[in-house]
Amino acid sequence: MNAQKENFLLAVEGLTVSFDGFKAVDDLSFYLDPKEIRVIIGPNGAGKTTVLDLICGKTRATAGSIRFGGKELTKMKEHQIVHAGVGRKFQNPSVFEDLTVFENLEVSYSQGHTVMGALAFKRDAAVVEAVESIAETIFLSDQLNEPAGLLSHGQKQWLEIGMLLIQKPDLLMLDEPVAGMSVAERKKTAELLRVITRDHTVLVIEHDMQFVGDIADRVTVMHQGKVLSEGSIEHVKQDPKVIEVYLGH
Ligand SMILES: Nc1ncnc2c1ncn2[C@@H]1O[C@H](COP(=O)(O)OP(=O)(O)OP(=O)(O)O)[C@@H](O)[C@H]1O
Repeated sequence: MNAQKENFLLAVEGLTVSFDGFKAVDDLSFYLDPKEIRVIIGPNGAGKTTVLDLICGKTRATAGSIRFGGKELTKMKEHQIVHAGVGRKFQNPSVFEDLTVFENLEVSYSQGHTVMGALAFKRDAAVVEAVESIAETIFLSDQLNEPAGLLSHGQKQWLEIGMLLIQKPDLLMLDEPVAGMSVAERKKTAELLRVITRDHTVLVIEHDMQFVGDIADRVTVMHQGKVLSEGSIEHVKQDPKVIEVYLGH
């Protein structure tokens, strides 16, 4: 194995999954650098969501490897992968509507930490500090005591990102984070992702090309389970193969 490849945060190599003989992901390889923000784009059915399902252990690979910080994820269970530092947000927000913003973040914090009774007081102070800091990052400082059910769709998306962030994952995976958001909310989400990548690597699936251009370091274009093109947004936008199967439609 190429020694240089050990510097990647995530190395996906030869990844394949067959559903009844249909290869949804087919010999796929890509590499993420630490603190990079990568966007996967591609037509419907290209296999984008399945890639995230494979990385987080929801779907088992038929072949190939996913190495993350020296660990082989294809052999691990979902909760072990979360514990190893991979956070995944699905397309629809799944916050606890009856709990306040504070409580939603608090619950997530406790999931990411070992509870030690003897340190209860210190832990409480640490929780409050972590919750307040994350709330500020996700633009929800003024809503801390509101039930999450009263938030706008966009604010719920941010809260769910915050619920992942508070568990301090090294890799954050987001499936269409700006779907259903207003233009103003999309701009703020781009801002949020730029702040997040100071400390985390982010892998995003997105269709909104304006948003992709605003956030991506590099773009991977998928088609029929394979990488069709990869590079800067300018590079992939001008690639005739990408125009033919995706952008030209
Ligand atoms: N569990 C499964 N069993 C059978 N087929 C599946 C399964 N999961 C995904 N597929 C198929 O694999 C293909 C890729 O699906 P996937 O959802 O990954 O595409 P996508 O690129 O995310 O598309 P979209 O942009 O529409 O979300 C599709 O044809 C889908 O029907």
